[in-house]
Amino acid sequence: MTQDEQPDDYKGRIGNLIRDARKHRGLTQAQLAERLGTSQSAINRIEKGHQNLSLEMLARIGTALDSEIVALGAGPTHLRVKGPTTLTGSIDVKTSKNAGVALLCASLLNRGRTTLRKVARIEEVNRLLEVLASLGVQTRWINAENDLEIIPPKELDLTKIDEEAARRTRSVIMFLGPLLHRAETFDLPYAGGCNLGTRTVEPHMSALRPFGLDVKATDGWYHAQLNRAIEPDRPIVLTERGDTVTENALMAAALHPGRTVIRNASSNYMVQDLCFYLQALGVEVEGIGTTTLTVTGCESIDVDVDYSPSEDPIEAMSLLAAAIVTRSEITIQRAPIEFLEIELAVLEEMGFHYDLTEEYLAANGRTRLVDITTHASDLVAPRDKIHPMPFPGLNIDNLPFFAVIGAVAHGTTYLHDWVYDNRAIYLTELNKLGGRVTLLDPHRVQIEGPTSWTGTELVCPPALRPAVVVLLAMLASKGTSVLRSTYVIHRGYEDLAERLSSLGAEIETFRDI
Ligand SMILES: CC(=O)N[C@H]1[C@@H](OP(=O)(O)OP(=O)(O)OC[C@H]2O[C@@H](n3ccc(=O)[nH]c3=O)[C@H](O)[C@@H]2O)O[C@H](CO)[C@@H](O)[C@@H]1O
Ligand SMILES: C=C(OP(=O)(O)O)C(=O)O
Repeated sequence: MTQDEQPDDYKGRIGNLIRDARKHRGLTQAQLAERLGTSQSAINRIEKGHQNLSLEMLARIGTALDSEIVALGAGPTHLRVKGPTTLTGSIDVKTSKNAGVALLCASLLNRGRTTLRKVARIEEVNRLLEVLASLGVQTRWINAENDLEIIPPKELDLTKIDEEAARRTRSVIMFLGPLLHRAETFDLPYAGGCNLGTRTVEPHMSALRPFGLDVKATDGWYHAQLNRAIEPDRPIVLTERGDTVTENALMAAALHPGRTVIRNASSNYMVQDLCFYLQALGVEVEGIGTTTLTVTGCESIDVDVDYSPSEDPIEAMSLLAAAIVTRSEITIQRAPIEFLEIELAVLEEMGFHYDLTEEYLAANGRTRLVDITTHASDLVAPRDKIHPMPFPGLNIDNLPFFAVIGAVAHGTTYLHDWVYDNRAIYLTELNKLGGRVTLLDPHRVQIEGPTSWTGTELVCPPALRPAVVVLLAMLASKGTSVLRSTYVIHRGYEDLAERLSSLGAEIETFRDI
């Protein structure tokens, strides 16, 4: 409670937070009431701020909604944003979350020491480090540059897996590929992560079955069983061109002596980084950047290897969106241009002005980078709907940024998020800041622009990109905004608030009490 706030206002704010958290979980008042053993009218009173709440009741509501409504000390962090802001200066794009997590999983293929350079220091990586530590893997940040050393033990202790950490990420599913070379049977907890609706695991199972892996899913666990007599005897055709499924197939193939052909493979940025790392381990990989990968695996891998994952195209897109929404001139350094070309082409059609430097190579010696300088531009809505596709399409994770960009453009923008059942809905949070976003169905969004943004207080949507989209709109909003419970942003971005502040944004991080 701030000093000049009346006690009743405070009840109203808590009521709003509870209502927002309930809606994020997709629950009706009656469903929440049932979880708490109370009546729907009591929930209605609570949400309207007409009810005194005990701390115990608040804690129970928090548990029922899987959201910390109030917390002491080490509770969730929140952001206070003062806007509108104009950003200036230069910022470096960090290495990608998705390569980071793939490489951490892939390090299990190597019995020697893996050193990964400039790894993004984000919560998703932290969770995987906890899981690795629980298996007996030694990991340590070796310097202030975020270089990370990984030394696996002779034998992994798969019975001691840190279940809580594992359940907080989806990336743990990428342990299947490397672990099938380490054990005859093992169990992994169901993968978690952002709340984006159901995400399939079947393509992973069918990609790994040719390596003798059989997985039964019961009681929240995948029970894996290996039959070493089974080996791939023909090309593995992925049923979906997914990124992590391609990575699982690659990791399984890396320790399968002989040639494995993977068709309908993703050629996306994190897959390319994984291929470059496998090559550094001595695995032969042909077809990098295409949808057919041919892998000649090794009997065993025991090398000390040093690899530098490349820069994150999704972070680069986030920074582009930050500049566009705030009408700022900034330079985004180290942007992986190959994975941003379609996004920039669409933005150019919308009237966005920018300059690019000559290309230069990332530290991995393979990925092409540029610096992008943005200019304040008057945008118009794109003529056609924006529709992501597996690479080389417009990146699936970049789609949400077009919601906030569409909101500042003149006209009507349509987005089609065919991939996730439960992501587009969070874009309607922009309406609380003055946006005019309509959910046409769970996958299609209509956005009217331009928008006159006004600051407000809201809880982070439980999905990484929509949460950042809301934060970016707050930078452009008049007055003070509060974004609560920002763990989901830290899952995928290192020090985003601090780095935006270094460009002139007024963002303060705080905790309750
Ligand atoms: C750690 C990591 O690298 N995560 C990325 C990876 O997750 P990941 O590889 O885990 O993505 P999923 O396998 O969950 O795919 C996302 C959704 O798209 C569907 N699907 C995917 C491919 C396809 O050809 N057809 C199809 O229908 C899947 O059924 C699923 O519902 O890819 C996603 C889609 O690019 C990105 O959002 C994630 O950031
Ligand atoms: C959906 C995303 O990632 P993950 O696969 O880690 O949930 C994302 O990065 O936007």
